Amino acid sequence: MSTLRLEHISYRYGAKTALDNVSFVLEQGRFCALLGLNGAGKSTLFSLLTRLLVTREGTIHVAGHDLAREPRAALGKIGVVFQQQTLELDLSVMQNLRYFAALQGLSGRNAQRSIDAALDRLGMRDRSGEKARALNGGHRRRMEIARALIHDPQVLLLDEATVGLDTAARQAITAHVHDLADNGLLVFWATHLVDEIRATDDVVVLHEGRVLAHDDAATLAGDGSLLDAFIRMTGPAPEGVTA
Ligand SMILES: Nc1ncnc2c1ncn2[C@@H]1O[C@H](COP(=O)(O)OP(=O)(O)OP(=O)(O)O)[C@@H](O)[C@H]1O
Repeated sequence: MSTLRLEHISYRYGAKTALDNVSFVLEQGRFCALLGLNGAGKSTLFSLLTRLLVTREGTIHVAGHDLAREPRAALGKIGVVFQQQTLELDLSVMQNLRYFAALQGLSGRNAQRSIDAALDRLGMRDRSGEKARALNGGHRRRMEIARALIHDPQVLLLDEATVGLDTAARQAITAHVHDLADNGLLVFWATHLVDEIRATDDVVVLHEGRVLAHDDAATLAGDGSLLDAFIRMTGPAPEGVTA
């Protein structure tokens, strides 16, 4: 069964069309990159998936639930890591996670089990007593990913999750998230950085609100690199886009 199905999604900010008839289907256990330059429509798409924005044009199904008709059921299947950091810096890792678990309606032993499992998946259990403020950028991000997994979602959305991290932290986060996909999660990863994508990953290329391509990275790259293929589709690479 498809985990995420978008059919004919369009969205406008006044006269500006941000998404134009976007359709694709993603399956569980996959790492899918939403690859697009600044302004491609990635954040708008994530806002629609999390119902921060609503559109009447098109439908979104999450694990079989129609997001417009069954929002609670559909959103319950999604974990989100936003571009901007959203931690309580003066709380410990564990306090942050317990607070979020409570917001999700989890408490007591169930909550603790879910929190411990999420921390283990991100290799963060031994840091759980530390204040979020004491963690470096990469560990804060890992903690946000652990938090997004507490309610056991089927889809993990990450919007430019490595922005501001150094190379080592970027590689560590990218590897962790690929592991999560290998273990059965659908990871949907918005990025403009081609080097975060592996040959076997799915790639949806979004440009000026339209899907230009959807295939695995190796097929899109063909005989060349994914960056070359991306540039051919979207025009010259701006600063910061690397192979
Ligand atoms: N509130 C808004 N009002 C008007 N236009 C907007 C608004 N938000 C986004 N846009 C426009 O919609 C288009 C898509 O923007 P969006 O932020 O979704 O792209 P993005 O791929 O996430 O880019 P970035 O990485 O820069 O956030 C852009 O042309 C942007 O200028």
